[in-house]
Amino acid sequence: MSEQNIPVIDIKSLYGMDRQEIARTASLIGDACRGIGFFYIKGHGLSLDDIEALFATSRDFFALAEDVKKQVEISPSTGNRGYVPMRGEALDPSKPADLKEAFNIGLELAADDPELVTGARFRALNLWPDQPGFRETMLDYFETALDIGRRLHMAFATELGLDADHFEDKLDRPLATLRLLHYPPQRGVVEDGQMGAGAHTDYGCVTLLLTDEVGGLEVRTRTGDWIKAPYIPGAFVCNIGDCLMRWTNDTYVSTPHRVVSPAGRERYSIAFFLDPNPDAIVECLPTCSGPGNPARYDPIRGDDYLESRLNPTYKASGLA
Ligand SMILES: O=C(O)CCC(=O)C(=O)O
Ligand SMILES: [Fe+2]
Repeated sequence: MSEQNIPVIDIKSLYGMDRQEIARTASLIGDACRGIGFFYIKGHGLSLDDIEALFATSRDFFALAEDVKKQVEISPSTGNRGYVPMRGEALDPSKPADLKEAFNIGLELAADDPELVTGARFRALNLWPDQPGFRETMLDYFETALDIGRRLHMAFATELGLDADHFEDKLDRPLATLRLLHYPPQRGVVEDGQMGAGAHTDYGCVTLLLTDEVGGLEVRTRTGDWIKAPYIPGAFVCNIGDCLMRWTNDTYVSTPHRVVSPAGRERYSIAFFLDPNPDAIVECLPTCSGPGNPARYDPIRGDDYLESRLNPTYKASGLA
């Protein structure tokens, strides 16, 4: 398969029991993960109507007055949850801040959750704006996206020669983030090098992304060319993040990507970043090393890894 193309993979076999079909899908996914690090998925069960309802919820949220959104603003104590105002982060810290605003939720926790009570890192209550139906829509989608992410990990494990359920107990209380993104139309002076989202790799294991029809996502191939990742109605764009690249001893590739700010057009996207459980040990998988291919990285806990990656992103703003 050419590394220059982002394949479209139907994952419906991952919802069934046919081992041969599952292995076939897993192999297509594995090829993409070892090659360009990006793939589209369809056959995931989320309908176009479901997706449109999500985007409607997102548009309504970002249309709220700035002071209303700031009532749920992210801060160092909100566990990477809440509203990130315009220019609140720079995904490429060497460039001017990103022209976007965002809203994050994480795993929904009960007020008496032991990790919450003991102040574990990245554990906090989700913040909810005063918007009818918002909480239900977001939590519902969080569950759906997590389910898809776990099925993808079943495919990864199968393709890597591990037990299909290898990642299951490492993803049952994950450091996952569901993030609504809004890129406003560019107006006035845009600083040199400023993007909707600067070039970066994602930090977690896998990212599931829904975009609108505006376009703007670009992916850097191994040969250094930037190619467009076009909008495909109803499909997710998925990509491997740095944590899974490390876990697989660089067998799977986390590929740089960016969002070019749309000229004169508003853009919305919805990302689900799946990071492992905080106490999952990310260490070279047993099938990913061998003679001549030793483990390249020290073992690290999931939460330590995420922390090491999130800090520089927000540094400029002091938001989290
Ligand atoms: O908005 C997009 O299309 C992609 C955003 C992205 O890559 C990210 O937030 O990590
Ligand atoms: Fe990204």
